[in-house]
Amino acid sequence: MGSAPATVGEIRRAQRADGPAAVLGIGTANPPTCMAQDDYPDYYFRVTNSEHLTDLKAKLTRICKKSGIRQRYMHLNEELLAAHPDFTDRKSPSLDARVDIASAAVPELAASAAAKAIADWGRPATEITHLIFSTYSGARAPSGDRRLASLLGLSPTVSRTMLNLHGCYGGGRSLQLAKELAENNRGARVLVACSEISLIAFYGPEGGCPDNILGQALFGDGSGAVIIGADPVSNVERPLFEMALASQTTIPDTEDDISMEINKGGMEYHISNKVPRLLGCNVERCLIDAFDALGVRAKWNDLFWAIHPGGRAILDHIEEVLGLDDGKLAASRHVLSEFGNMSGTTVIFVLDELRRRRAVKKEGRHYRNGEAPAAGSGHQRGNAECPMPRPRLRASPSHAHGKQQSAAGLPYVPSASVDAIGDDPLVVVHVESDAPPRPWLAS
Ligand SMILES: CC(=O)CC(=O)SCCNC(=O)CCNC(=O)[C@H](O)C(C)(C)COP(=O)(O)OP(=O)(O)OC[C@H]1O[C@@H](n2cnc3c(N)ncnc32)[C@H](O)[C@@H]1OP(=O)(O)O
Repeated sequence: MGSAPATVGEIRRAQRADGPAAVLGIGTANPPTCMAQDDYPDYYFRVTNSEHLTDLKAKLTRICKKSGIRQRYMHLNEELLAAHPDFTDRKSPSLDARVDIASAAVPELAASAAAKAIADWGRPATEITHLIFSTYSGARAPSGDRRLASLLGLSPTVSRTMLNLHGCYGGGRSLQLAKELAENNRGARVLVACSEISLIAFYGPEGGCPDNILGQALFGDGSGAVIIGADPVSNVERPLFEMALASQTTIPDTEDDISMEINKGGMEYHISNKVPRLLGCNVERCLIDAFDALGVRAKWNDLFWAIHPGGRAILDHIEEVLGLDDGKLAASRHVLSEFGNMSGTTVIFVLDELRRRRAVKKEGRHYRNGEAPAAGSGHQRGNAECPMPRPRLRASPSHAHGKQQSAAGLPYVPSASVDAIGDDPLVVVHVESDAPPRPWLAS
């Protein structure tokens, strides 16, 4: 006595979720050492014994002043540097030592953020089915995802995916991948963890190498984690952001504009000064394509925004070309100011900041100059407890159905990948094309 064999269609339906993926929990963490941006040029030239390079120091000072950054957190402190003086020399073969440190520190920082995301989600870590881990410091296997799974006590059956050297687009790409996993595997609960410590790319200043000076002014260390799943269990899980669409767009002929390379001395990167303009020139087209795919006509100022704050000038260009009102990018600017550019991790901090701002607004408190009241901030430094109350927000599906748009945002990614994240419904779009239907603006 058996039931009639299921059709392929029935099997397929049973395997997949009914509803859209949603962010069900968020956590962030930073290393304990905090560096004020105003003090950084003095600190950096002192610890690298480079005080004599006065022109470069003046340049770093100019960039720091214009960076929109107030402070950053760093794993590499003076004590660690004293134990590894060769880290200041780009030519010294220090990769092994850097990878040794990063292999332990990167997953540990991720575990701090993930533990908070799991607590925020409200279910046990053993119920996580998939893990996506993104870092630019992973130059070894077994890699950080395995160590993180072990630190958190995840199930041995958890499906692990490692994104290496994705840099800033690791955040958006991880969210997109998590959406696809969650919607295609009924009951899946995906832990996304992005974790970066800039130690792998720390060097002393060098004439003729302006990229290094820029990186020294921009990058900070941190980890962000989210839990993604569809069909939330009522009274246990709550959707913070629903994900309606995810896409990625690559601007052709930009291969040389942002690059990273591991060599015997660590990681070297190049960031072209064209980046802010490239993103500004192409952002509107990416947005229109993303919203067309949803059949939605959006007014940019009707949306909310979660852009990866790669640099102050990037936010300025996007704000200008889209004609965004003051304050629309406040969450991104706040995260840039308080943490710097933490690569793929940063957009998770922006989502957390948006949530915090909504909670503050809901409580009727006011913002001063676009800033939320003092951050007891929901994020963790080291193992400190998070003092923030958990906001209780629920998504409404109006946007996904093409009615009035209440929200959307864009984590930005290097060399042109864009992910749009909506307020109530969260829109994540993923498009890749070598032959775009309309010309791209490349300069
Ligand atoms: C795409 C992604 O989002 C992925 C990433 O996160 S990768 C990192 C992306 N970030 C960036 O590309 C940085 C964006 N740039 C900025 O935010 C700003 O240009 C900045 C803060 C660096 C400078 O501010 P600004 O308003 O442009 O000031 P400006 O006076 O024009 O420039 C200051 C100095 O920065 C230098 N500079 C600007 N961009 C540079 C770059 N990419 N590389 C090296 N130096 C750079 C300028 O040459 C200038 O040097 P001098 O003072 O010696 O002339």
